[in-house]
Amino acid sequence: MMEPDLFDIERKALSDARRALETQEANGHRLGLAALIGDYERVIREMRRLISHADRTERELNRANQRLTELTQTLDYRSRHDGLTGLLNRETLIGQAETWLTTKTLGLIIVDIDHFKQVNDRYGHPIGDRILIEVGRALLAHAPVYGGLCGRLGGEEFAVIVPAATPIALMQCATGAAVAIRALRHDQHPGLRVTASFGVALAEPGACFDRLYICADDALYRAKHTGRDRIELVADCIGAD
Ligand SMILES: Nc1nc2c(ncn2[C@@H]2O[C@H](COP(=O)(O)OP(=O)(O)OP(=O)(O)O)[C@@H](O)[C@H]2O)c(=O)[nH]1
Repeated sequence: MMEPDLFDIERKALSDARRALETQEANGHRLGLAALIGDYERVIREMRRLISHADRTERELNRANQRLTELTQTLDYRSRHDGLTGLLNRETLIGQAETWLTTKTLGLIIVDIDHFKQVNDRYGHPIGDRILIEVGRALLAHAPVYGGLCGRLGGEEFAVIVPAATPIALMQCATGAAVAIRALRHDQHPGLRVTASFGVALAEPGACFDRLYICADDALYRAKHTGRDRIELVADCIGAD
């Protein structure tokens, strides 16, 4: 036997009520029962209104939920990336470097654009920003080839981290990026030339990341002070403490 649906029950209840009304009409009680039927119909109308309101609310909640998920993803992306270049930001890159270094040999390349202040002063900040984006792209074109990640440490300073790296692979990666940076050109400023200096160092699994960073930074300092547009490699691999 089929289950009666909601409307069958309503219809039966109303026809019962109407029959009772006719019986009561004969007995002079019409008004009381008619009011009851009216109430019943109002309750049904209200139920329908509430159901459609609940459907609308559910759809709105689903939309709000979807928007919240998108916002969370956007916030998560922004918290991990540099707003200008789209590369990983300093915290994310260093966090990943520290994680890798617990179990793997890690190569670190610090890249600093040469005389970047002059680029800003001569060509303006928006062109400086353009150069930062293009240097980021040049690094991004090379780091993944060696299984590395790149990020912007801040200002005109970038870094590439390469797990399980060898000195040869690190030097190849840095050389490829240096060539790409040297080749950058700007249509409106044909005289604009960009170079960068590189400090490269390698550490054994379990070594302290801060020591690796200091060594690569020292190498960068030497590259800057021996003429710029150069790559300086720290010869010894930094050992675990
Ligand atoms: N356009 C632009 N400039 C920036 C940004 N962040 C930092 N800078 C500029 O980068 C320049 C860095 O200058 P310095 O630290 O003197 O270094 P440099 O001129 O590159 O000189 P060397 O590193 O010694 O070769 C400063 O002029 C900063 O204003 C940025 O997001 N956009």
